[in-house]
Amino acid sequence: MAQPKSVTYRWGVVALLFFATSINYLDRQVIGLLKPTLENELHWTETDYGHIVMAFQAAYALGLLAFGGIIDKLGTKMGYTISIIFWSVSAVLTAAVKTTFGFIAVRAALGLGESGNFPAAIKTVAEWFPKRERALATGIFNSGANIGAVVAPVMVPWILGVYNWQMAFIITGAIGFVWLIFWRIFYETPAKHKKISTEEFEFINSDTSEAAAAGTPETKIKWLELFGIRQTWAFVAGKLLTDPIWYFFLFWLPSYFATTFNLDLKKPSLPLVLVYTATTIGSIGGGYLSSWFIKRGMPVFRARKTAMFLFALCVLPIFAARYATNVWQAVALISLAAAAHQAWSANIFTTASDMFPKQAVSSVVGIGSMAGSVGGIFFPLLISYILEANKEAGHITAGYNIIFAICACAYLAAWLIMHLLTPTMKPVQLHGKDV
Ligand SMILES: O=C[C@H](O)[C@@H](O)[C@@H](O)[C@H](O)C(=O)O
Repeated sequence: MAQPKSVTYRWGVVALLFFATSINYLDRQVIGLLKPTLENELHWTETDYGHIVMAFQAAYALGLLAFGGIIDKLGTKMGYTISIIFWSVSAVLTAAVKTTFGFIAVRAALGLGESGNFPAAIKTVAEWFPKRERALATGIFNSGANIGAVVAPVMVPWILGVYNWQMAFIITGAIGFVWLIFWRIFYETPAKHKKISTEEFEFINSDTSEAAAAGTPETKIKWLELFGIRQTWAFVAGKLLTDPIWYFFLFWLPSYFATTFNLDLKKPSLPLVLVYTATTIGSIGGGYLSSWFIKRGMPVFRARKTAMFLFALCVLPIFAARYATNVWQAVALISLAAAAHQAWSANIFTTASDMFPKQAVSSVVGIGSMAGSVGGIFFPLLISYILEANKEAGHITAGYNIIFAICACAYLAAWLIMHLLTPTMKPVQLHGKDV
């Protein structure tokens, strides 16, 4: 079916998802930038800070498991509303906290609330886009994560200079409520949306023949039974092995550049800006590629797998970062790998709605992302072990080289496991009964 010519609402919906994801990452990053200030004012030790970070991560992981199912039950409009109110209230409340325990509690609440974002966003994309456009839509909104990560280091020092750390939490946290107004006014699922043209509605549903084969919208899915399906495990394995690498890029690159190339982190840092800008291009380009393959007639599963395989290959050169003789060579290799992660991510997220009917998408994304977050809790333990050991031996850079080697292989390993579990990413059949 041809693209509808009239006003298209679905790209407006993607813009909403993009901003929600940017705000989500902005709210996560604020605390890291305030660390030195808060250490001074509240006399935190490294361990206190470690506990606060862990509280967020653990609650985020647990929340993903719960929120996925909740969003599938309540729908995207209500699910997103609850999630963003929860996380924005928690972010704002951080300003009122005075003890380490208080920080642990509000950061855990933030993690719980924030965990609704990706399951809700991926389900929204599945509701608003036919399969051939979904990866591109996902790539666009997913790039909001990088925007949040780039805006935070600019915005937080500015607020800190003009006001104080409390205002940094209040202002960034309150942005979520502004977003919520737009969401409540403009968002509805396509079936309930009053302004959407018949042309666009038909276009969105132009691949419902596949969806119909997978079950009627009324078909109930038992959450626990998702664990008995291979496709769930394929998604879980893919996220488990690759999300931790993303968290490594987010949280360790600054100190890698500082220790290996003497980068001064107190100044705005061009290498980091370049890496995160590359991830934006990766996310959108990665989603575009598989959508392009599908438009050229490739079956959906082959398009995703081909794209994911190519992106897994693009991570391999990071292995050569050990031979980099100047910072820009390292920036080039790491940017390629980080961009490839986001390109991979736009596609792996989309495989959930390729394989599962819309009413199970949030649950599956929640389960897989939970695995990724748990990996994101344990991988840093391995990273610090490797770095400590090498630091003692006087060559911390050698430690980073080992970690880069792990990054290089993770995506190909994930691809292979996903391939073995579900070679054709066969859509899960419901046949009008529970999975
Ligand atoms: O942009 C984000 C990354 O691609 C993805 O790996 C993460 O979004 C992760 O699933 C999360 O929940 O934060």
